[in-house]
Amino acid sequence: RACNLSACSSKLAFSQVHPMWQEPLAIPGGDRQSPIDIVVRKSVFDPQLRPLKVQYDPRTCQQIWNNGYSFLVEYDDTTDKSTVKGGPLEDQFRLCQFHFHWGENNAWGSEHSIDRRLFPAELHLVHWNSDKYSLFEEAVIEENGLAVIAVFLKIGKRHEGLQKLVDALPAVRHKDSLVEFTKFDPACLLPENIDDYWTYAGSLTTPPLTEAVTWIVMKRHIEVSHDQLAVFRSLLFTSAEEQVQRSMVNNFRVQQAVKGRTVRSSFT
Ligand SMILES: NS(=O)(=O)/N=C1/NCCS1
Ligand SMILES: [Zn+2]
Repeated sequence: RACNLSACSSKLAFSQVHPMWQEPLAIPGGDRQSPIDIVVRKSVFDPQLRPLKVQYDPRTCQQIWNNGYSFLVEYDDTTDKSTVKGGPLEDQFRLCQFHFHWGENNAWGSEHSIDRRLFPAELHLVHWNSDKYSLFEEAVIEENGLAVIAVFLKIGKRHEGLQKLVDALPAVRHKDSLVEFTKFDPACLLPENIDDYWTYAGSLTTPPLTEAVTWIVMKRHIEVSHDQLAVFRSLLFTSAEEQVQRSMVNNFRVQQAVKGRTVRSSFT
């Protein structure tokens, strides 16, 4: 079993133009929505933030599938084999999947931005609080239920670790396609230094948009090649049966109001 979007993805119509889907105008009482622009000079250094402790076991990697928003690499989250703790987190969180958001070109694509700087893509490693809950679907509605690590992608040298994933993408070109995908260590997608990050209380950026996420946004980016990102853009939002095929690009949510929230930094 691995967490997946189908449990909570609602049938939202895609609009033809940005943003990628016709989202509800505002989440009722939404005062901690994501993504946001991180204004560095307004972030507050918190010396009590500890280093993140990430422990991933590649043997928990199970499959990759196209859910019509992004492609998800799903992990077996029935045990505490792949976890994150420390940093801003009070509890231990279990990895259930990772996915990306990207643009139609290299000028934009990330969901968060740093002083308005957008990146061509953004990785999300999704974890749920296994100290307090027993399923992702339970944790997803709790204010301390989820922790998502975000890593920006920049165009540069080829990312050797990513290539195994890139090579599997043609097999999940269409919405609802799925293939077995094993022995992938997501730690290879983290920057060398994971001690420098921003953290804030936010929400999921795709349905169910619940305000359950402790965001951990890495200061350091990783590099992928232009050709690797081009394969992301070869994916489709649409299923094989649909008449009109639409490229999976610009699958990011519009940025949301900060509404008085404080973004803390683990570094000065
Ligand atoms: N992009 S995101 O990670 O904030 N959104 C999600 N929705 C359901 C699982 S992860
Ligand atoms: Zn995401």
